[in-house]
Amino acid sequence: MRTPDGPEFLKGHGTQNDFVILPDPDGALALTGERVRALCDRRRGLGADGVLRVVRTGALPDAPADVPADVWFMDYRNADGSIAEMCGNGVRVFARYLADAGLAEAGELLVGTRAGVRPVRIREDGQVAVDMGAAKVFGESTTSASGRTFTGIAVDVGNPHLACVDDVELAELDLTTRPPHDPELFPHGVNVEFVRPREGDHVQMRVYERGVGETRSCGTGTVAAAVAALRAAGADTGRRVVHVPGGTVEVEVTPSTTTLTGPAVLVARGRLDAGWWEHP
Ligand SMILES: N[C@@H](CCC[C@H](N)C(=O)O)C(=O)O
Repeated sequence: MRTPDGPEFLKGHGTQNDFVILPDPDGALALTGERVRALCDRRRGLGADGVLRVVRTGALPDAPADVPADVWFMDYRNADGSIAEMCGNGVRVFARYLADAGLAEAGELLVGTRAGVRPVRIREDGQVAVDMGAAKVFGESTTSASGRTFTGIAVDVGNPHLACVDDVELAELDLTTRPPHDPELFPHGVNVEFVRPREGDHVQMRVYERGVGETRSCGTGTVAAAVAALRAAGADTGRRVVHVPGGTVEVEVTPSTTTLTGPAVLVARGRLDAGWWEHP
């Protein structure tokens, strides 16, 4: 017997990097890998690149010690069920949900993540700006796609990235399979960005995400891409407008931090079927 009174959900996206949002203030949901994979499956579930569970930090037994208990925590999962430290598009969508649900004042708010607390500002024009913290460059490495080798820099944006700046025609890259990486430099896997400089401060990017595959955008990836593009132009700081298949975001890099600004959209809300949730 199927009943529609399972957990509440919402669907949202940031530059078409899409998420299932699960409001779970008291941490009561058993969010297993199997349930995440089923939710994200585009045929047997709702379909998404990842899941954002909305939980009070104090209700999460393994919450990072540096996130205050009363801050809303973005418990992020990739579509394959794995946990990731941070999600730049997700954190904007998460903030949009908090404001929309009346759980936080629109304007300035804080979001807890496994990479630490992220200050977020919901602007009057609807764009959402996130202080993503300092992006740390920790090496250089190579990958390959479509039979070509690419060199890039390793960037820690809370989660790991390999950002490769190259003049390649991005539309011609085959990203249906995972680009290889150096497991010594990236022991927990990596998100790989292919970045092509365009006119002025514009760059174009495609990404293969750890735990997902190619997505239409990756917020942390755009920060890594901006850092790599600035370096390729001989600068450590500055601004880059990053065009991804799903839209456009803006990244500002200063000596002490990085800011990611872009859209955040809530698309739908409803309830999961209780029987499906039990046996997805
Ligand atoms: N799409 C996200 C990044 C999600 C996590 C990533 N796949 C990882 O495993 O590190 C973003 O917008 O940053």
